[in-house]
Amino acid sequence: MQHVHPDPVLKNQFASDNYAPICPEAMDAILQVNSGYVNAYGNDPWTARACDMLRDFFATDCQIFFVFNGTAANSLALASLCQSYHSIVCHELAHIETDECGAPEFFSNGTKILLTTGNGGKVDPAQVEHLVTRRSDIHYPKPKVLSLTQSTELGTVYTPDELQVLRDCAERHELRLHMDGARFANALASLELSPAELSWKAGVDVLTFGGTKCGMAVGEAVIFFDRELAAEFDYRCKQAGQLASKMRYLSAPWISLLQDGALLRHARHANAMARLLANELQKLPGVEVAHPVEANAVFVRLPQEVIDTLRAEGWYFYTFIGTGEARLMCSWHTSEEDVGQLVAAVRAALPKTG
Ligand SMILES: Cc1ncc(COP(=O)(O)O)c(C=O)c1O
Ligand SMILES: C[C@H](O)[C@H](N)C(=O)O
Repeated sequence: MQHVHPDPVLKNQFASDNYAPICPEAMDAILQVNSGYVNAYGNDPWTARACDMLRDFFATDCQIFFVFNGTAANSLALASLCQSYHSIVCHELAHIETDECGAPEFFSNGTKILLTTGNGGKVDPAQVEHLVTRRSDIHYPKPKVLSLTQSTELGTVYTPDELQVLRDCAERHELRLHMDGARFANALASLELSPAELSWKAGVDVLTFGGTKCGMAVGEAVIFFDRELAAEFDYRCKQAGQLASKMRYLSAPWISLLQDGALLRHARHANAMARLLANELQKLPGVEVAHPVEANAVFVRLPQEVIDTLRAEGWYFYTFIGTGEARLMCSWHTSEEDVGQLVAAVRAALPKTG
C-alpha cells in the first residue's frame, strides 16, 4: 500500500507505548475473525469468549465491557461509582486529572476531583485520610472514590502492602476503589503477582485494563469486580458513543493475547527494555534517572542542551508528564537496538568533559 506520507514510520521514538504498531497476535486475531457476518454490538461469540477468558484470568465472576480508549474507560467507570455531588480522590499526576481533558468530571456530571501528592506518583495514604476526614459538612463534596493508577504515570508500581493500606483506608471511609490499569499488564509483569491479587483481592471495585498498551489497536476492558456497580453500564457506554458495533475487532485481540501468554510476555519485554535503558543511561555523567523503573517507563533528568540536541536529531519523547523530566516509554515493540541507539545519542549529546 502506498504510504499516505513519504515515510510515516518514526525511527527514534520513545514518546509513548501508544506509538507502537499492533502486535502480531492482535493482528492475527483480527484477520482470523474477519470472515462473514456476526451479531453486532458485542453479541458475537468472540466477545463472549474474551469475557470468559478475562473471568478465568482474574479467577472471579467479574463483568467486562470493551470501550475504545482509556479515557472513556476511566471516565465511564468513575461515573458508575459515584454521584455528581461526590468527589474522587487521586494523585495530582493521575491521568484522570492531567490528561483526560475533564472527561471524568464531564461523564460524572460534575464530580469533583480532589488531589493528593505522594512519592513516585503514588497517593500518600495520610493525605487520602486527610482529604476524606477534613470535613463532613454539607458544603464539602463527599469523597466516594479513591482512584489509583497501576502502574503509575511515573512508571512505578503499588506494592501489595501499599495497596492493603489504601484498601483499609477506603473501607474505613466507604470509598470505592477504581484502578486505572492502562498499564496493568506492566504492573503484573513487574510484581509477578496474580491478576486476582493485584485487583479484586486488593479491594479493587473496577479496573480499566489497557489493551492498547499491550499491543492492540484499540480496546480497553472495563472490569467490574462488584457486579452491582456494573448495572446499566452498557447504556452508559452507548450514550457516550463507546459501544462498538463491530465489537469482535475489539474483543478478539484479547483472546489471542490471553490464550498463549502474549499479554504478559509483551509487558515483560517492555519492562525489560526500560530497565536496560535506565541501567545504561545512569552510567552517563550528568544523566539522572528520576524515579524507580518498575514498569516500562524511564524518567530521566537531562541537561536542556541534550534535550534540544536529541529533538533536533529527531528523537521523540515527552517532557510534560511528571515533574519536567524526559519520559522514555518502552513498548512490546522496543528493541535492544533501539535502546542502544538512544543511549549512544544521549552520550554523544552530552557536553564533552576534559
Ligand atoms: C495512565 C494512563 N491512563 C489512561 C490512559 C488512556 O488514555 P487514552 O484515552 O489515550 O487511551 C493513558 C494513555 O496512555 C495513560 O497513560
Ligand atoms: C500522556 C498521554 O495521554 C498518554 N496517556 C501516554 O501516556 O502517552
